[in-house]
Amino acid sequence: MTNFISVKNETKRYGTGSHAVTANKNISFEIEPGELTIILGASGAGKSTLLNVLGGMDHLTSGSVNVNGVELGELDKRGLNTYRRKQVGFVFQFYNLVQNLTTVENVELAAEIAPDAIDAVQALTQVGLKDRIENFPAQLSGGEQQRVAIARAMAKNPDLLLADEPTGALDYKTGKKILQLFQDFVRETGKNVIIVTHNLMIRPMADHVIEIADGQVKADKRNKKPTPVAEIEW
Ligand SMILES: Nc1ncnc2c1ncn2[C@@H]1O[C@H](COP(=O)(O)OP(=O)(O)OP(=O)(O)O)[C@@H](O)[C@H]1O
Repeated sequence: MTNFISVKNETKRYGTGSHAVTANKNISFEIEPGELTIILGASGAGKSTLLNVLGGMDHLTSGSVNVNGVELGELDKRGLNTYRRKQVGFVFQFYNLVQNLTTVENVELAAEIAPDAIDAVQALTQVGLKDRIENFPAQLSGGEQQRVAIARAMAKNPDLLLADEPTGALDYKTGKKILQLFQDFVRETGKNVIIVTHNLMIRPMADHVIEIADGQVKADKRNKKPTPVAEIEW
């Protein structure tokens, strides 16, 4: 099978000289189409850096990162913008919704910049928020706001959905529902989701688990039989 993502000796350094920090060092792995991947690691391990490089939010320093045929290291700022716009959806720990736009407007705003976007109301229906489309973010619970953020990412109909600690601000039960949405998305669309987390306990839900320590890949394993989120306890 052709790999959807191929990372070879990816290195990301911030700053120069004695102040330089090497956040990713010679990272290599491959991700197949339709995989739900979890990137695990302690605080400061370099997970967010890796996610930002994969999502085209940051330039790699050296090595190669190929996503669905696009060689990210060869793109300039403008090329990365286009890549991000067309191919990537993001979900962050603190939702990052626009406070003075309604739920449906938040989703429409993201969908507008994507060429194959799906309808905003349809995306919100998929995450169980059809009744809340005219509400503002401040009128929703944390879990509901994260659902809006997921609908916003899904509405772009991206090849790659990236989530950085998506359950970090949520209680256990709500977090589980959010993770279920990602697992459903992968199963239903055959697209790729990458979740960055330090929560080791959610490892069984993934098709693919990559552990990062001190900026390097420490382990790279696939689960033959991923566990449905509903059956995972932590
Ligand atoms: N923009 C930046 N400028 C300088 N150093 C940075 C920058 N971003 C990250 N770093 C450094 O790179 C290293 C890896 O950070 P990163 O945020 O990728 O780790 P992480 O595994 O996501 O951690 P956490 O779980 O705490 O978010 C850290 O030492 C961090 O201080």
